Amino acid sequence: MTRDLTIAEVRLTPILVADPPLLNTQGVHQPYTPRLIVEIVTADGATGLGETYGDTKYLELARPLAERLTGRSVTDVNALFGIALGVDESRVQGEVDAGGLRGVQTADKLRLSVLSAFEVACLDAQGKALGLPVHALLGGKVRDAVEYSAYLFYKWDRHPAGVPAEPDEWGAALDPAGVVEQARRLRERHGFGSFKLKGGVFPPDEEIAAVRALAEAFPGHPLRLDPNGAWSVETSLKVAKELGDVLEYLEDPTLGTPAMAEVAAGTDIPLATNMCVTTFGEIKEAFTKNAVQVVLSDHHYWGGLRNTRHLAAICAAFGVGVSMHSNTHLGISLAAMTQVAATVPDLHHACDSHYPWQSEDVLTERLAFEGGRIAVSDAPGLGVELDRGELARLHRRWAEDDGSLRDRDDAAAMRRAEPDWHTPVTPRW
Ligand SMILES: O=C([O-])[C@@H](O)[C@@H](O)[C@H](O)[C@@H](O)C(=O)[O-]
Ligand SMILES: [Mg+2]
Repeated sequence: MTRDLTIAEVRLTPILVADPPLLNTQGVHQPYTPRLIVEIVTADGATGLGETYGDTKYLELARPLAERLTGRSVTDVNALFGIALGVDESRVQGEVDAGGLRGVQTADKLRLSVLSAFEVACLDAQGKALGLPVHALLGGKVRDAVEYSAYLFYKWDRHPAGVPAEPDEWGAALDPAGVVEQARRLRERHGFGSFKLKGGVFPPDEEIAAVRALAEAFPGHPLRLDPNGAWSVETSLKVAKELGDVLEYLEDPTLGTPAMAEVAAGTDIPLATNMCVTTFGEIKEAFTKNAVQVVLSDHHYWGGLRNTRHLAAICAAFGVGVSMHSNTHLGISLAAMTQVAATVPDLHHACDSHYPWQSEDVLTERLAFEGGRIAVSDAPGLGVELDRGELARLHRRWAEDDGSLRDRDDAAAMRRAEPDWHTPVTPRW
């Protein structure tokens, strides 16, 4: 039967998702974080799902793109790059994400982050219409399961007093013992074999002690530390020296390609990044200066699953490793990450995922880690189904918000506990 793959309708649903009080160098996660769910419906009823950042700037770009897509085919994925509008560059010039630590904001990165959700939704709809998994549309899987690492965070046991929030079951983790306990529970529950600690929160010596404690508790397991560029070159080199025997890689110890290159020249520990190489334009300088040894792709801001494969091919040509970055996300994005990761031959590091921290989802069935891995679905499309009741509930939360949570801002969230808090100037240490 010939299918009519014309896009008849595009639905955009902004939602607010519960998030625990996870700490990073900018502040703390808000109790609820914005995400955008994209649904594309074809003329004969195939539906495709996509997910991306849900802050106002993203919504403003998503709405006109949704209108422009209607009437085109879901196979017309290349055209997305031509029809997606951008924001005025002056609105984002030099700005740093207030909650995201994804490198410098640019108009193009915003545009690609929005477009990626539509690309994923088109691929999901195509897959459903053709009876093929998304990985088959990308050339086929080269593995049956994708490995993820445990993403450890320093955290409070609850959000600040007076801030409405969902309770969380994880308790506080503010010292080496707390970090090890959190790692143990994540491993018990999901089987993770490698551990990444989000750093840049406490002075480096405390974070070195936490990584040492992890190395002792989990001998031989790959460990990573990521202070999101909070350290100077000198501090980065000191930490690299102290942890040289236990780290798989050090992630974004310092900000900017020139500083990363200086650190890379002074240590044998590979440097990974999701901050200094976040666009195709940043690759040349970073690779020719040997500033990074592993690029952590994020299909949202790289512009989708096919661009992630282009990035992986460039990395392979330069002998640079590739793996995956994660920010707060739900199951649609995890399914998309897993589908594309399944097709990348040179994926030698476990990917990051915030998913274990999300107690809410918009899927009828949560994705499950087994032995730290997500099985690659062979069902049509992404292999996930939308829970309309949950989508409506999380959208109601967004609609009823007075606007204060609709744009993620970790420094503002921190001010609820420490009124004088400002995003620290970098290098912080
Ligand atoms: O959500 C966080 O606190 C993370 O720090 C996130 O914002 C980063 O983008 C990310 O996880 C990273 O690896 O840098
Ligand atoms: Mg990072």
